[in-house]
Formats: sequence, C-alpha cells, structure tokens
Amino acid sequence: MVTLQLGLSVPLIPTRGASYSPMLNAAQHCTSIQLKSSYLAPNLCFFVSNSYKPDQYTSPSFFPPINQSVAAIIFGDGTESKLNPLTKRRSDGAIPIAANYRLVDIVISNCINSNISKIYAFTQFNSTSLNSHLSRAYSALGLGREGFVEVIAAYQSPEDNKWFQGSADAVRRCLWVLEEHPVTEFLVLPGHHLYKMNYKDLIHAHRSSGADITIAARHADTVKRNPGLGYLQVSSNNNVVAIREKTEGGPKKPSNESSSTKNDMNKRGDGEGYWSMGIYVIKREALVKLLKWHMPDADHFSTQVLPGAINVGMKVMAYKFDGYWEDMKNIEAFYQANMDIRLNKIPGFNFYDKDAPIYTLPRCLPPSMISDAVITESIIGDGCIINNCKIKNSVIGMLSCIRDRVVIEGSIIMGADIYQMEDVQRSTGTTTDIPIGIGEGSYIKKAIIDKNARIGQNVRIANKDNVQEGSRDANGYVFSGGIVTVLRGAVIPDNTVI
Ligand SMILES: Nc1ncnc2c1ncn2[C@@H]1O[C@H](COP(=O)(O)OP(=O)(O)O[C@H]2O[C@H](CO)[C@@H](O)[C@H](O)[C@H]2O)[C@@H](O)[C@H]1O
Repeated sequence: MVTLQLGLSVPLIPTRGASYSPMLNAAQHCTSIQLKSSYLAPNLCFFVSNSYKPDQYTSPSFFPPINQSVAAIIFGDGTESKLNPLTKRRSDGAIPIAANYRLVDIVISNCINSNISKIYAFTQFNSTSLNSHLSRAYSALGLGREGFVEVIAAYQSPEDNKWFQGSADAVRRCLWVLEEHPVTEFLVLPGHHLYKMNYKDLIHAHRSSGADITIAARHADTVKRNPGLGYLQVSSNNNVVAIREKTEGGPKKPSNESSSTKNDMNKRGDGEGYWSMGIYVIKREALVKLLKWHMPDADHFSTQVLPGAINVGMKVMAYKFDGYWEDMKNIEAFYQANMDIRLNKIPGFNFYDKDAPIYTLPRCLPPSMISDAVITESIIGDGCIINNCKIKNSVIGMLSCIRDRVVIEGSIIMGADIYQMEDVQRSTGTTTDIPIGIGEGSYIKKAIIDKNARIGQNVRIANKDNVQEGSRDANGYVFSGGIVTVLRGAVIPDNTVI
C-alpha cells in the first residue's frame, strides 16, 4: 500500500562545461506520505557547470571577472558559540542542518552560485569535524582550474607562538597565504549563517560606489533586537558613518543602546540604523593597510578593524539586504530554521532551487527504507531505516534508525555516522547495549537528538516539567529555550522520562 500526497522535488541540473564535484543532495521533502515496504530513491548526484547562467553583470565593474578577482574568507569559528551544546565537539559550521547538509555548505554554495571559487576557510576551535567535511566535500579538482576551498587551520610558528587571537589576527598572520592570488577584493563571510545571497549584487554595489569596505546590512526594523549584532549608522547615501559593536570582554551591544536607538538617531538627523550581517567585501589594499599599518595590534574585525577603518577616513558603505537571513543566534533560532526549512516555505530560500543549488559531500548512501510509517510535513535524509512509526513536522537526518512504534513530533533527529543494522544484543542489560537510533515505543516531542545518540526503548522526551534552561550534561541532555537537546553520542536508558 502506498498513499502519496507529497511535494517531493529533486533539482535537475544539466551538465554544462566544467563541473563541480560536490554533491547536490536535497533531502526528501514529504508533505504527507504513508509507505509500506518502500524505498525513497537516494538523492542523485548532479554535476553542475561553473559557467553560471548569463546575468546582468556586463558592466565595467565586473572586469576582471568575479571568479578571478574575488576570494572569499569564511570564518569557521572562534571561541564563543551560541549553539552550545551542539558545538561541544564541533564548530558551528559543522552542525548538521536540513537532514543532509552542514551549515557551512550554505555559505560555500552561495559562493559557488555567485561564481566565487577561491575560498579560504579559517578554522580554529573544535575544528576536526569542519576540516574533515570541507576537505572531503570540496576538493580542489571540483572547483575548476583555479578554484579551491583551502582550509587554514590555526597554527603556531617560531615567530608567533600563540593561537590566533581573533578574526583579524588570523587573517593578518595568514596574509602571506591570501596574497598568493592577485585578487582585487576579499569577501568576508561567517560560516554558520542561513541565507541565500547572490554576492555579485554586493560586489557590484561595492565597485560602483568605489568603497573600501561594503557591509551587508538589514534595516533595524526588519530584525528582532539582538545585542549580539553590530549596529551601523547609515547616511542617506548609504555611507556607514559609525559602527557600534560589542566591546571586548563587555556586553555585545551598541554602546549607546537605548529603548529605541533608531528613533534617537532619527531625532538627531544622523541617518538610519541598520544591523550588520557580519558579511562584507573589502578591497585588498584596504585590508593590507588596515592590518599591517593602521592597526597592527587589532585582533578583531568587528570591534576594532571595521570601526577603525571609518576613523582613518576609509569609505565604508552599507549594502541593504532584505532577503531571508538567520544568523543562528541560539538553539531556538536553529530549531526554528529547521522547522521552516521542513515546510519549504521560507520566501527566497529553499533547498530545491535549480539556479542556486546547495552542495555538500557526496556520500553515496543507499535510499531511505520506510516500512509501514506515517510521515507528514517532514524531511528525511539519505540512508535512513524507518520502521512502523509516526513522524510529524520533523527533520530526520542521514542514517537515522527509527524503530517500531516510535512517535516523533516537531523534532530534529540528526542521524548517525554509522549503521547499526543489527540491534546490539541486549542480554546484559547495561545501557551501552542500546543501539544508535530511536528505540521501540519511544516518544519524542520538540527535541533535538544530536548524532549517534542511543535512545532506549519506551523513552519519553517531551520536557514534561517545561524546563526552559538547564544543563543535565551528566545525563546526556540540556534544555535551551524549552527545547531538549540530547547530546552527541549520549545514551538515554530504557523508560527514561525527560
Ligand atoms: N581565529 C578564528 N578562526 C576562525 N573563525 C574565527 C576566528 N575568530 C573569530 N572567528 C569567527 O569569525 C566570525 C566573526 O566573528 P565576530 O567576532 O566578528 O563576530 P560575531 O559573529 O559575534 O558578530 C558578527 O556577525 C554579526 C551577525 O551575525 C554582526 O551583526 C556583527 O556586527 C559581526 O561582528 C564568527 O563566526 C567567529 O566565530
């Protein structure tokens, strides 16, 4: 019996010219599906051209062409992660999202889709998983003759025997690497944001205005107030006249924050307020001058180098962006982004866009196998084994194993690194006998189950006491904003109630 009413869409991209090897790997998107003994076809591996479709950029500001003249600098992660406990063992960019991907795939795909194929990824904290994903997914051969994703892992040397002290320190100490290619601009990007942007528009605006630095920004009215964001004061001709960032060691808030900063500025006639997206393009000479001559001791771009550029008289402009953008400011934002992706209803952003596909590591997994399950409004990653169960409003990551009589609602199951095809013998009765996946008869609601977790039989995870914040690390889970996150590799014994 197969009853289908689903929006299952897989992007079809013709092969043209040079090809990228990273895999287009859209998860199966199910509006409603009931399957008995069926397979979902695995995501096919499509190869796409780097000769991006013809566009409007024929003006002089696009000579030399963007793929030769712009290199991206992606920041993998610094010390502070807002996504703990998902970042206990990995950096933000390596967090699984939308069943088949890692967060960093989004920004790298934006680069590839904008014809930017020289990509430097700076990594430092908890970087093992990110380094491994980047080097396996985006091999140099796949990005055309001159393209690459080069991982620049933090290092110590006889001259510099400290770790990178911040984003600016990292770039300064690696200028010798960045200067190997004679690009005219660097595009600086955080590696964990969820958005789709054609960076050509940003670069076009930057070149047209003759700016030294152009910062992508959102109007203050369009983003919920967030003290973690940098505040830009922007004049009517888009000049950034002041930047107020978090101060080192202090709170992450604009220095003159009041209940309505924007209104205060308007009263003073100083221009309008925008939030910085932490995404900016900077002229190569400006970057070198700022880091080597003007601020040789600055460690951070956000609090020191960008405000300092205005102080030394450089032209800093704002590029207004009003598309979907989520900077993953906390676990709730991450959870909500997954829920929105699941519905495939984010305006201007989805994983099924043939003109701007999302790439990831080609894993060659078998199709997901589903027996007698009822699945609604959910996405299912590759290689899952889903038995007689009910799944509603959820994201089920790669290689998930969901056993009989399980009910999952509004949850993110991140999946596993390995299959445990046969249930481990449970004769000894110790908790370590619990296999990876979700055990028979368990119920999971509004939770994030990190990779390789072992949920026993008849477990109930539904935040019964409505705890908002709290760490139960020793027991393998944490509450954040009322969402239960079960830690990577945690073992939750049979009959546990959370
Ligand atoms: N040595 C290192 N190696 C690798 N990565 C490193 C690193 N040091 C720092 N990073 C990473 O670089 C990125 C940028 O760091 P920033 O300190 O500028 O800040 P943040 O992301 O808080 O805010 C920024 O982004 C928000 C939007 O989210 C803006 O509003 C704000 O103005 C802007 O400063 C972060 O992802 C950080 O983890």
